[in-house]
Amino acid sequence: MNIRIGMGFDVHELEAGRNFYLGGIELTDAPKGAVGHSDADVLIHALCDALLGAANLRDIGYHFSNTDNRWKGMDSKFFLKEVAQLLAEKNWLVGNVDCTIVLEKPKINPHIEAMKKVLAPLMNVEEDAVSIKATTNETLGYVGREEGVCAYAVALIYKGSL
Ligand SMILES: Nc1ccn([C@@H]2O[C@H](COP(=O)(O)O)[C@@H](O)[C@H]2O)c(=O)n1
Ligand SMILES: C[C@@]1(CO)OP(=O)(O)OP(=O)(O)OC[C@H]1O
Repeated sequence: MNIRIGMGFDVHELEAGRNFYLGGIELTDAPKGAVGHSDADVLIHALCDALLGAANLRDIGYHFSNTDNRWKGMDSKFFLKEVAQLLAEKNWLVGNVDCTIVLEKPKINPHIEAMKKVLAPLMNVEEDAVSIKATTNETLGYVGREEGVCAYAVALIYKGSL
């Protein structure tokens, strides 16, 4: 049996007057949105790095450079689908992923089911294999000051059967 794990982490700055894309959906109840070269979906970026790390395939910026105009404003769901394809080419299947978003506002709990519905098919897994959690940073640091959002992800991948 061939099983690997990987971890991912990403941070994006928050700015008023921007749309906030997170976990493959738009949060329309957010006071600020994330800034990046792409749509700045910090959860998907952390997930991509967890999956790539598990397969020892470098990281998201290695495959999709933030200086490449092709990815400017890109919907990050594209990156996750491509990452899943890179893994599939090496016969890796996704077992499960677990993520934590660190964000003061808005509350993420009401959005989690919608995120899982969007993300699971991009990784060719059931929704039950996608866990998403959230915590505030208790008003401390850049997240606490609502200057940024970050996300952590871990992924288990396997070849053959589990
Ligand atoms: N952006 C967030 C942050 C937190 N939650 C939920 O609230 C719970 C309490 O958060 P604390 O940071 O005070 O521990 C947390 O466990 C989440 O269930 C959220 O939905 N969205
Ligand atoms: C996604 C990419 C590429 O558009 O850019 P950003 O949206 O800036 O995101 P980040 O997580 O900083 O880096 C990864 C980049 O490859």
